[in-house]
Amino acid sequence: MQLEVIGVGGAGCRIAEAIRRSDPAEHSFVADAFAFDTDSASRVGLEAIPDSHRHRYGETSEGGLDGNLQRGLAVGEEYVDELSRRLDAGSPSVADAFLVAVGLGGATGGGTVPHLVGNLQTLYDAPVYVLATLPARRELEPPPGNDGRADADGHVRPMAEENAVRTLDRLDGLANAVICFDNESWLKRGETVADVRDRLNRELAARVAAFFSATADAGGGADGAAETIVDASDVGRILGSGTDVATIGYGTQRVETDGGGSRFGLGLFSSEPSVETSEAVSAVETSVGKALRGKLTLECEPANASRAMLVVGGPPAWLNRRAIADGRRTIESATGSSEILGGDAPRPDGEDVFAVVVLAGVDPVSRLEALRSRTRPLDRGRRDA
Ligand SMILES: Nc1nc2c(ncn2[C@@H]2O[C@H](COP(=O)(O)OP(=O)(O)OP(=O)(O)O)[C@@H](O)[C@H]2O)c(=O)[nH]1
Repeated sequence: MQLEVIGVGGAGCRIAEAIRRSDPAEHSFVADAFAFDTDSASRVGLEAIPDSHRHRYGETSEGGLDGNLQRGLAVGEEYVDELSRRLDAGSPSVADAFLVAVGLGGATGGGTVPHLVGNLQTLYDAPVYVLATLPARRELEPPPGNDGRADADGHVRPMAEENAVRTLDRLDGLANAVICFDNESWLKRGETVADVRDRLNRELAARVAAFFSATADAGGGADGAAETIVDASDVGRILGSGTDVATIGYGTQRVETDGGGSRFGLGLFSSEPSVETSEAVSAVETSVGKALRGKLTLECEPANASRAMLVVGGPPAWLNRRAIADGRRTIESATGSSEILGGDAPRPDGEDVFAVVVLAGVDPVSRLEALRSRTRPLDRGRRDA
């Protein structure tokens, strides 16, 4: 599956860059990556995205839109056709899907992405998935000495939660699905998003890449090719088309390989034993367990997911068929859903067994409910005033 990855706003551009960097050469899923921003500063440091695919728009001041979503929506509406035309530098008409990355909470991404997603849905047949970060609570509170206004380096964004909810509401019915990454739960004590954003983006990109690169595999089971590949239509079935929320879990387990990536092993694909079956089973079980019960990109109850996908990858000799089938049953019983798809991703040169779990159609999500309940009273207050 080949994606057009489009980053909008500061977070979106940096995440698109991180995804481009994580795109593996041999299982590349990024057809093109674009960076669109009103702020020229945030495009500094984008190296994996070529100049032809970066675009500053909106004739705003250097600092972007400073969290003013009303302005962001007006700018987005004005420039959406121009941005859509910019995509012609890539290959949007043959893409299997669009992945639009955005930091919910800002004005540039939040203002432009709903317009852009709507436009892409009109112009192309491929599904449009949004990859969205949720703002951390600590962004709302100014440190002592700050007067509470958004500051240029992105440490303080008083409107972040309200903007996030408004943007999610606008995306409803436009995006096929929204894959969420919750900045709050990925920060450690004392850290700010602005300080550790590169680490957050690498974590997110690693998950996105592990999942979508499995969809770029060749199938057939021979010569290290996947036995069960997941393709664009499988992804479409699981992520859905009703703007459902999705979250990604990822687990890895380091394994010993023979240097040649266990090409000679007794896995799905070959007959020469070099890996103990029990060890292979345990590595798959462990990575599936970590993916399901470790930190998700957005924390949720697996039982609230209506669909899921499991991809298990790694050196072929370690991909034990029975353990992978058991992993699928584990996901089935955790979600209570029978709509589970699975696939494998052999990586002859890999040193880890990995599992990616995508939980989709998740509802309710307590984090989103809390975000909405904190912002609704603000809305009511404003209407009453
Ligand atoms: N994970 C992650 N989140 C980020 C990053 N940068 C910002 N964010 C989050 O995204 C939200 C929006 O920030 P930006 O993307 O910089 O905002 P913008 O869309 O450019 O909008 P304006 O700056 O208001 O013009 C913030 O409130 C943060 O929660 C990043 O690099 N990684």
